[in-house]
Amino acid sequence: MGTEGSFESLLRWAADHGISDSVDKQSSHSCLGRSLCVCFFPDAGGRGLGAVRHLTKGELVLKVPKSVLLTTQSLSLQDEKLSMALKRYPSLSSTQKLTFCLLYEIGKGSSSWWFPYFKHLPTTYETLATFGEFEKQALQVDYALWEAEKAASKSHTEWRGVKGLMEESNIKNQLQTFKAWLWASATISSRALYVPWDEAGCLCPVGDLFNYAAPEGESLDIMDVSSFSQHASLNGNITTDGLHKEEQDTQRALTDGGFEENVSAYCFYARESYKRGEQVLLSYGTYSNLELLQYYGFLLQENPNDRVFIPLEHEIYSSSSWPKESLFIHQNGNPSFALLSALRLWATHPNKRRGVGHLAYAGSQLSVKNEVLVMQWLSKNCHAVLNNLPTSVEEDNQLLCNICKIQDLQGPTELGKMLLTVGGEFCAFLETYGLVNREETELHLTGKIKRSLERWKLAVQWRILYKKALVDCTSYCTRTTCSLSS
Ligand SMILES: C[S@@+](CC[C@H](N)C(=O)[O-])C[C@H]1O[C@@H](n2cnc3c(N)ncnc32)[C@H](O)[C@@H]1O
Repeated sequence: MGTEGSFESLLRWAADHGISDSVDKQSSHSCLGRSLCVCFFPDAGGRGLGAVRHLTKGELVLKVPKSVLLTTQSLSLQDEKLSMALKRYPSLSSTQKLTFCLLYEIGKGSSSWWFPYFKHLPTTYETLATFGEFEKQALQVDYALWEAEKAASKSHTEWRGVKGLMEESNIKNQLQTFKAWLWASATISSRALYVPWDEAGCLCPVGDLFNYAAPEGESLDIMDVSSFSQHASLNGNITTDGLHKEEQDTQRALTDGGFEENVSAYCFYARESYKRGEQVLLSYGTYSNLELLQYYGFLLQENPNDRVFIPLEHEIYSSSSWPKESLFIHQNGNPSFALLSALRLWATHPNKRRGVGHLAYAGSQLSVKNEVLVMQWLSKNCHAVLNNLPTSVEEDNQLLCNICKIQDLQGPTELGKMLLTVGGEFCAFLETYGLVNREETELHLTGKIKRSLERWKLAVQWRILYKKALVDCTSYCTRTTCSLSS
């Protein structure tokens, strides 16, 4: 069941340094085997951790001592030169520091204490910041494109801010490039865990092999904590600045692991009971699909916390006090609590809004006429958005199917045949990657093209889910209107 063979050196190193999946004393050849093992789950995150026996909900399944956590602090304590260099750049953000520290430490090669851990880090990522122009455009929806632009330009600005420090520290030229920076920031973004002493979090060997499951239970809707917080790290959208006490408690309840001062270790607990062989998952926090793409480079076909947005007129925002981020449509097509409430108020005459405000904010319908107006407006606008997008859900599904087929192709002959049959957006892709008018012998998918196909696929999957939510929202509106008129 496990794929531990290639991990042997990492798991031995981890055991030697006190990482353990058991409360009993562990044999020294592996830190796993009593509760967990490394496995491959093709449909849910690839490499991950599986249960080697029945695990009971709430049970401690992995413990990683503080001494093994890679943080800016732990690296600086080991390396006086690094510590002095960082002091000369006090204005860098904690994430810039940790990203730099990771590259600096990797530059030490096999003499780094963390070398056995580094060897198993992914070589590429699919986070939004890594999307090229073609893949960004494939998202089609303005605000998603905007997020992708922002992510890339933020990475660029952060990299420029660290250039001086990189040059002074004499790290290898190839580790000073933007490409290396993107890799390191995606490593931090997708793998760092929250620690209370550093906003950037920590890298946690073995603990970062848990794949993600969205927090179960009701989607928090109005109290959706992720819209109040910034991404800081895995296992909790942890920047809690500005959160009220209740919101912080809600956040904590969403997590199933954390750093524990009393044992000075990162402890992970089973979020539910697992049968032997099942994948043990961790909730990193509450994320929409666009956020999952942005920080982690994947999305969920079924995400109870997904939120899709449509353009709203200024008057809709101004007629209520709901924050913009709360006015969204759920993945199942239902408008959010706040969106319904805001639309009900907006559809009320301005002179009458004060009088019915308490009802609207409590989530009540204001009148049949008002509700019908709201449904008509919502349905009309979902249709308008869908009609303005360049392709339909059906076309996107066909495209996705073709991308998957191309990803599965074996040789240039098959690829040549396939390329003759596909059209539309594929032509643009082929042109972007210079695959047009090639001799068959030259037709092969390079690593770069394969990575682009993967990102393109994610963009198409994202826009399909976006469009499906709007289609379902129009059905919701029709159903509601019908039930009101009957
Ligand atoms: C903390 S790592 C988890 C271990 C990772 N699979 C590995 O091989 O190292 C987080 C990354 O795993 C992948 N991942 C985690 N959960 C996933 C899921 N439910 N579906 C798809 N990919 C997932 C994403 O690439 C994400 O950035």
